[in-house]
Amino acid sequence: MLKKALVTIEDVDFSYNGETVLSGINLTIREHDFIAFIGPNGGGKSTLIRLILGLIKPDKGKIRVLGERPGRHTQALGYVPQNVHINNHFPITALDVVLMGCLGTGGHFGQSRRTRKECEKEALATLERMGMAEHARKKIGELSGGQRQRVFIARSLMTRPRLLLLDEPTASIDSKGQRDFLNLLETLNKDVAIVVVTHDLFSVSSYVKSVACVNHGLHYHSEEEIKGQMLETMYACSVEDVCRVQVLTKVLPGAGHKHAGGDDGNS
Ligand SMILES: Nc1ncnc2c1ncn2[C@@H]1O[C@H](COP(=O)(O)OP(=O)(O)OP(=O)(O)O)[C@@H](O)[C@H]1O
Repeated sequence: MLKKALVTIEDVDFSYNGETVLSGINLTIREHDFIAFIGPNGGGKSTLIRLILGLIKPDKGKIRVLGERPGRHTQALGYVPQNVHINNHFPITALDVVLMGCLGTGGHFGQSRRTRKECEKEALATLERMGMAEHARKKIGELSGGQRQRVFIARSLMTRPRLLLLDEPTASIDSKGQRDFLNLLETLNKDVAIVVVTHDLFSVSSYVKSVACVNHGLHYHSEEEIKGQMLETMYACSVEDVCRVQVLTKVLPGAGHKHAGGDDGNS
């Protein structure tokens, strides 16, 4: 049986100042999905994330988040942007950053209906879940790029989202750190659907369940295709410059011609 749809995108076009960036986009993100958005620079990956968040509106087509217009269910979506700039000298601890995720629009801790004490308990538990318990009281500027990334994800988890949107979360992490981080995401994925924007399909391919190649249009590859039949369609959407096709040939043998789509609404 198909899992519940969290986000549906139907025939969406989007342009900045009259310049088309995305065209004819169809995608359904379901509970427990773990999708990689891949594609070349400027292909429209971050724009697609912004559309899902409701930060920008499509020129044409329909987007629904839990059945409603984007922006209605802000708590259901956890978002960590591509570059989180933070002043290294700002006197704020990792725990303080995570606690910010508890702040509701109706006042301090109001929307979440949790007291500060309850929030602090949950923030500490979330940091522990992210392998960051020992760093909770450290200043955010004292943490490494990878550790900070975990703190920002912990913050986004404080609203108990159904879907996490992570824009290039592994960009500043070394390969060992990336594996640990992806293992962590795999664990989180038991409770929350995840979209991860990445240029490194090779690193994520054994973790994600499907791949959406975003290059003005969108090609969707299901779990079965990642295991064997996606190279041809990857060439079709011109991502060979960002995907290590030589390496993928070894990891993902048996490239074929099948395009995904059909009954799950993705194409
Ligand atoms: N605010 C903006 N105003 C005008 N054009 C924009 C804006 N943001 C992005 N663009 C353009 O839209 C296109 C898609 O950008 P987007 O950031 O979505 O791509 P991306 O796939 O995330 O790229 P990258 O992999 O380099 O991060 C690019 O041509 C970019 O220059």
